[in-house]
Amino acid sequence: MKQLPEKFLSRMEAMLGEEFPAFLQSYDFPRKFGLRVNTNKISVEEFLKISPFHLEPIPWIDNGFFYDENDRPSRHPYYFAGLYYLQEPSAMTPANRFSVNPGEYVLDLCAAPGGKATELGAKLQGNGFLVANDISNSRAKALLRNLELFGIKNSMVTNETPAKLAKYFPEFFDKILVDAPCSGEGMFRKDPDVAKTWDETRPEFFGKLQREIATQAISMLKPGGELLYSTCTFSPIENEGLISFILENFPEIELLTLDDYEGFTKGCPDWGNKDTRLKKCIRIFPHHMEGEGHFLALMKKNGCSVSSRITPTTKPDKTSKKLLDEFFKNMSQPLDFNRIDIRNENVYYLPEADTASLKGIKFLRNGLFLGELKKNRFEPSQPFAMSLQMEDFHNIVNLSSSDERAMRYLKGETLILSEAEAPQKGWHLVCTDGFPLGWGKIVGTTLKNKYPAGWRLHY
Ligand SMILES: C[S@@+](CC[C@H](N)C(=O)[O-])C[C@H]1O[C@@H](n2cnc3c(N)ncnc32)[C@H](O)[C@@H]1O
Repeated sequence: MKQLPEKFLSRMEAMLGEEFPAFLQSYDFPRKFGLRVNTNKISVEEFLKISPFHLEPIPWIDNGFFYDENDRPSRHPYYFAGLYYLQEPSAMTPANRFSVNPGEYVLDLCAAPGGKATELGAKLQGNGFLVANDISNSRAKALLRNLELFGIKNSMVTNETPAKLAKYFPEFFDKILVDAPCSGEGMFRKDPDVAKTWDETRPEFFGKLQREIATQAISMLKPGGELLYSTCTFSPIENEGLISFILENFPEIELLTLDDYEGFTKGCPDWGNKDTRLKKCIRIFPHHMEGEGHFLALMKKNGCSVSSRITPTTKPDKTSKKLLDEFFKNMSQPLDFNRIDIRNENVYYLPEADTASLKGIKFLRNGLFLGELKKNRFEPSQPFAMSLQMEDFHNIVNLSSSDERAMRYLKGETLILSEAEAPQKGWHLVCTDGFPLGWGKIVGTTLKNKYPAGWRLHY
């Protein structure tokens, strides 16, 4: 059995009573690996037709599958086409159970590295606005990369404290996910190092932090909006205790019922302030289902909804417009020039939301980075390629995922094409089995590789 902190075990024994032996035994079972299909790019049915992996449905997640670790899906071209995210199965639950609809304004307040933000973004299907925030700059960079890989274009990645964000977004969002920093007790099996750094003061420390974060989140939620709070820990103070704090201090907040699954366990009122409404929370225990420990609570802010909608942004000048037109004539869908924003030669496609008043906020990205204006030309970006469907661009090089050139492209190599594959010169969208991987430029029958250095494979 894995080495687990004694004080953690004695508290769990007191919490679980006769279930404790089964809970302990679950640490002898291997962890499960999960793959979640990016429905922003492909339907589950279509993905299953082309998937080369051994997959088994995760029964409580409609687009989630257990995979066999030996299949190594992180090394397949489809991973680089952003067709899926690899995520521990329980960790898929909060974004899965959160009803997010196209057109809504959504905040993921503690979002890095993006396991849940990628799913929330996929649910928006290109309509609405996702703000994905993390307080850590290095983690926010990983978050940006994952959202780019997923092709989420209507998003903003910020690197702020919740208090600062709250100043900019009062009662702004329809949906807010707080996947809170926590003592991580649910991750001891998946990641034994978390157990090594745990001590009994951690739940108290995180409980205080979570109360601050939740308070700011509630202030950013529109009346009528919904808040989903989740952790990957078992400690009462960070779960039912935190929800008790919210119910006691924010009378406008109501607890809602989450879509059930037979393996879920109801929240326990005795682990909070004894309010029976706490039964609406969900606990995931590893001895009841094939996933690590988690906690979820869905809440609604009562009151009337106010609108906070769109205003136009700055427009490109004549020269830039000409260069952009030159490139975008190869797109099947015209761009909305009202949403183009140019900063220091960098061209962005802004989300359909009023972000004009956000001066002073620290963000890594606002909207989709389309590319750079160079002297006499426009160079498209990698995130732009990832946001496209193959049909969106006229000039295509489509390589089979079993063609060794697909992996060579991902390593940054120049490729030689047949004449039939290279009827046109210039910018081409390089795809694998119809899914964009990045850009290349054809000269004769040579494909110059434009896959960015920082994205390339090194094995
Ligand atoms: C549980 S992790 C989030 C995981 C992420 N939602 C996912 O699914 O990939 C919690 C995150 O909260 C961030 N964090 C820590 N303190 C914070 C604070 N005071 N405000 C906002 N975020 C914070 C951490 O940097 C960390 O990335």
